[in-house]
Order: sequence, then C-alpha cells, then structure tokens
Amino acid sequence: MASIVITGGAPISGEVWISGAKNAVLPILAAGLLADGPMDIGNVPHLHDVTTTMELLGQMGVELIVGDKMRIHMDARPADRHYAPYELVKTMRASILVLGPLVARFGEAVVSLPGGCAIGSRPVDQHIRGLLALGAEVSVENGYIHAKAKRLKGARIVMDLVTVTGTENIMMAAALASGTTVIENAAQEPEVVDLANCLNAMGAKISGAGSNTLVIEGVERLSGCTYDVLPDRIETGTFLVAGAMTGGRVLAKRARANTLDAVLVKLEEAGAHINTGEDFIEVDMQGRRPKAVNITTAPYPAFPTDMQAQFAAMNAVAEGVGIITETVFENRFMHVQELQRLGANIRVEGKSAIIRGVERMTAAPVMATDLRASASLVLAGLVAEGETQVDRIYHIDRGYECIEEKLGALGARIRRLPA
Ligand SMILES: CC(=O)N[C@H]1[C@@H](OP(=O)(O)OP(=O)(O)OC[C@H]2O[C@@H](n3ccc(=O)[nH]c3=O)[C@H](O)[C@@H]2O)O[C@H](CO)[C@@H](O)[C@@H]1O
Ligand SMILES: C=C(OP(=O)(O)O)C(=O)O
Repeated sequence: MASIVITGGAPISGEVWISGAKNAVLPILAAGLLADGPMDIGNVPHLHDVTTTMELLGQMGVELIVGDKMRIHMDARPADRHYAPYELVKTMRASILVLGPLVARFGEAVVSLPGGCAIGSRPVDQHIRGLLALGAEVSVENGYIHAKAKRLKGARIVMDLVTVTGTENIMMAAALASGTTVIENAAQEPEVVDLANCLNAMGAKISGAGSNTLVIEGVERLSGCTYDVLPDRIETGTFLVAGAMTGGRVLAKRARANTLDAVLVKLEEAGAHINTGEDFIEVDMQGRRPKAVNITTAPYPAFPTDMQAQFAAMNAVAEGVGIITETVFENRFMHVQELQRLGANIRVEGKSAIIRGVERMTAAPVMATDLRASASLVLAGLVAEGETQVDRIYHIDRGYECIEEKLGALGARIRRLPA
C-alpha cells in the first residue's frame, strides 16, 4: 500500500492553489443525471472520489469525458440504468447522492445502503424519509434501497436533523417534482448552495439556499449547463493550519474566505495574522508557536467537523490546553491514538478530546483511518522531529488533490512511496 513520508521541521511558506470542492463536485455530478442536455463542469478536483463517481455514472450509461484543466463533459441522455451497486457505494458514501436524481429521472432507483464508516454509523433514514414525503414508495431489501414514484410530488419536509447529503438528495429529487417542496431545518453548507446554484443554472427554481429553509418549485425539465465548482474550504483550511502550526506563512489562492469564517476566527485565536481578499486567504504566524484553542464542531456556519482533526494536530504542538468537542459524528477521534504515537498528550472524554500541547513531537510510523484523520497525521508529520511515515493514504487521495506536491511546493520535505 502506498504511503507518504514527511521529514518534519521544514518551515511551510508560500502560495498554494486551492482545488474545487470534493463535497460540491460529487452532488453536482449526481445532479447531471437530471439534465436533458450536455453538462460542462469546471474546476473539478482530481480526486479518487471523482473517479468513483464517474465510474458509477458510467455504469448507468452516462457519457463522461475529462477535458482540459479537469473539466468534465457529461451527457446523461443515454443513461438507461438506475442501479448503484454495493461494490462502488461501499468505497464512497457520497454515492447515495444518486438516489434522489435516479427516482426523479427514471421513476425508479435501486441503490446500495452505504453502511457505516470509521467516523460513525452514518444512517440514511432522513434521505428515505424525504423521498417518502415526496410520494415515493421506498423499501430496503437485501442491503439495497428500492425507491419508486411515477412523478414525485412537492411536500413540506421538516428534517429531524441537519444533514448535508440528505438535504442535497431531497433538493435534487424535488427539482423535477410536481408542485412546491419546502425543506425546513435544511443544511446551510456552502456546498449545498453550490449545488442549488448549479441546479438553478440547469433551469431549476430553488430559493433559500444558504438558509435553513429551502423552497423548490418543481419544473418539467432541466437542461445541461456550464458550471464551475466552488473552491474547497476544507482543503483551504488544511493548508492554512499547516502554515499556522509550523510557524509559517501560507497564501491560499482561489480560496473563499466567506466560507471559512469559523475556522479563520480560531486561527486568529491561535495567534495567526490573517489577511483575506475576494479570492485569497493568507495566514502568517511569523515564527510563533500557536496557542491552543477550544473548538466545538456543528453544522455550518459553526466549526466544520471536517476541520476537527487538523485542529487537533495543531493543538498537539500549541501552547496551553485546547478542548475539542465533536458533536456531528460519534466516532471521529481515530486520529488521536496515532497523534499519541507521535508524542501528543491527548485524553478523550466522551465527545471531547483534551489536548495539552507539547513542545516537540517525534516521528513514528502511523496509519490513516479516514480522510481528515490522514490529513491531521500529515500535518503532525510536518512538525515531528524525524521521518514520519503515514500508511493507508488511499484515504487522503479521496479528498486531497496532489497533497504531497502542494505541500512540497510550500517547502515541506514530503514524498510518496508507491505500493
Ligand atoms: C460528501 C459530503 O458532502 N460529505 C460531507 C457530509 O456528509 P454527510 O452528508 O454524510 O453527513 P450528514 O450531514 O448527513 O451527517 C450529519 C449527522 O447526521 C447523521 N444522519 C445523517 C443522515 C441521516 O439520514 N441520518 C442521520 O442520522 C449522521 O450520522 C451524522 O451524525 O456532511 C458531513 C458533515 O458536515 C461532512 O463531514 C462530510 O464531509
Ligand atoms: C467525511 C468526509 O467525506 P465523506 O462524507 O465523503 O465520507 C470528509 O470529507 O471529511
């Protein structure tokens, strides 16, 4: 299995280009199933999850071509299958995003249950509840969700909890339903807004994206469109933390500061100078050691769970004690025991990790358990003395485009060892 080796201690400084957002491009590709014309999607990140989604859509008969500069040309008109097999869904939970579009487009969908993963059980009951409310018949048999509806009908849906892909699935299904759908307690994440913007560019009538109430007036058809995916706020945040925890300076280009408010506030609290513009964010630590910060994860606009592990790595070498409370996923502290192998002083109590910063961490072989846990281990490797080897990095390739090249360009001594 491939691994990443980092020799700690090099200052991280310079400019980095931010890629398109994984969590926006995946629903946008799924939304392409609804288009009765060609889609041209730009700013697509080169990620394993994108390849998996293309494979999934390809199996349904969608035509996909990767063009210059990672543009994807997609034509869903020839699609004639409404089936998402376990073999693909198990490698990427976001495959569940085809459920809503398939029912809306074909009147029928058979999609494998995604199952749990390292960070939690991650049920999809809200996705199913939403489709039932829109009038679909839904059953779960032999690990597959079977959903059917001649035409979905608009409804008022109050979500029991805030779910990002749940909101997206219902929004996509409702876009082609008859009548108006209102989703209350909707997710407000920027990726939900990006999907709504893309659907509107296809001819949908969606308002309220970015608030907790979405109103979707169903339309008869959706056309193709040209759309550029929003920059990845989690990739951005990860590079900014790399700068902050190494006492360096990082200028993230093609980044959106207004999607990262909660993260930037915490970086400032850690002692970083922050400078933002319309399409850049600069973090400058001026050689200082970061101060430990307390964070509590929650749905947007609060602090994102997808940045929790990276801040745990920063707190591990910060001055003072920081408490990190994870409220979104029940098992998202898998990085803690690996950070401890590098010398971090962390105690987990229920939903919180109490992190007492140490002056130095030392290299060790560590193992990635999920996407952001992997990122936190790479970040820790940047400061640990010696050579840290991070194994099972296929997790990181799901969500970071060329991470070793980007960090290398910022001065990190980092290399990938092939399998
Ligand atoms: C592809 C994608 O966009 N992934 C993101 C998305 O995942 P995803 O959309 O899977 O996460 P959700 O927002 O749905 O999950 C939030 C919480 O709700 C629970 N839940 C969710 C749905 C449901 O039907 N029932 C239920 O109980 C989950 O187990 C979790 O505890 O949002 C998460 C929370 O910001 C991020 O960490 C992921 O990076
Ligand atoms: C948990 C994540 O992704 P996914 O929902 O695709 O597993 C993530 O991006 O950190």
